[in-house]
Amino acid sequence: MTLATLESRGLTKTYRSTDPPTTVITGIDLTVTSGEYLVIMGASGSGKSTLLAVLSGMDRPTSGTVRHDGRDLTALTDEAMSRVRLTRMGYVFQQPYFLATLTIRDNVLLAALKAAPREQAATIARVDALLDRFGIAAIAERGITQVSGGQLQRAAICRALAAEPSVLFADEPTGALNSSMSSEVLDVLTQVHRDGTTIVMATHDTACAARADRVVYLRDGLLIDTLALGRWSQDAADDREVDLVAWLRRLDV
Ligand SMILES: Nc1ncnc2c1ncn2[C@@H]1O[C@H](COP(=O)(O)OP(=O)(O)OP(=O)(O)O)[C@@H](O)[C@H]1O
Repeated sequence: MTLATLESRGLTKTYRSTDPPTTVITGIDLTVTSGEYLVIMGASGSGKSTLLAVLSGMDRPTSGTVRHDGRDLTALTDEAMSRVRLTRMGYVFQQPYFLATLTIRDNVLLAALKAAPREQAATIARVDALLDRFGIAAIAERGITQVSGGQLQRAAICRALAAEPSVLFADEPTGALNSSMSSEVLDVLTQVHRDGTTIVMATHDTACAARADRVVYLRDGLLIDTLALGRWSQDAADDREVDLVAWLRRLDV
């Protein structure tokens, strides 16, 4: 049996701060299975970031439910939700939002130690292993202005993984990178996925989306279609991207 890590039913988000209120996502039913790599695509403003925020517990839906490992996130108190975010979810954004006064390593450690304050030695060992695995151990004692954008984003992925989350959420993780740094970061995410982490990512980038097991398309807040790509292999990279672009064309994107 394949385990559902995330399951949303009837997920709707309306921002009431606008006049009239803006309904951004409508009735989203989505199941993400354990170990899956899911990408959400859609035009700018279609609701990708909003969907990611609501699925990951960063924001609450106006209606509908999100279950994470069987637990209804929408029923949790704010405090319980923060704990789930800190210990069970990892986040990678377009910009890494690191503290300028700390080294790369200390930035990564900070979040991990907050998640598991009583397991200091194990956390430090895990963070050092992650920095090593993703090729940034040698620059880990540098400040954040002394490394490349690709290295910084790899550090952000280490930070997101340091508490061993069950799901890694990524919102345009390569959006601020040139193409060689972007493929560096995509290679890291592919390794993370192979290690067994579930990934849910929003992106415009077809090279990025071609790495996923499955791509869903959001139009005006509605999930309108799904493309199953299966497991990534470098040999099939070009064919996968061709299939993806053909699918997007059929959707009239
Ligand atoms: N806090 C908010 N209050 C009101 N409207 C909002 C708020 N946040 C987002 N929106 C609106 O919701 C819609 C969807 O935004 P969202 O950022 O989810 O889209 P997106 O698909 O991620 O866009 P992009 O690809 O440009 O990042 C947009 O029209 C946006 O203006």
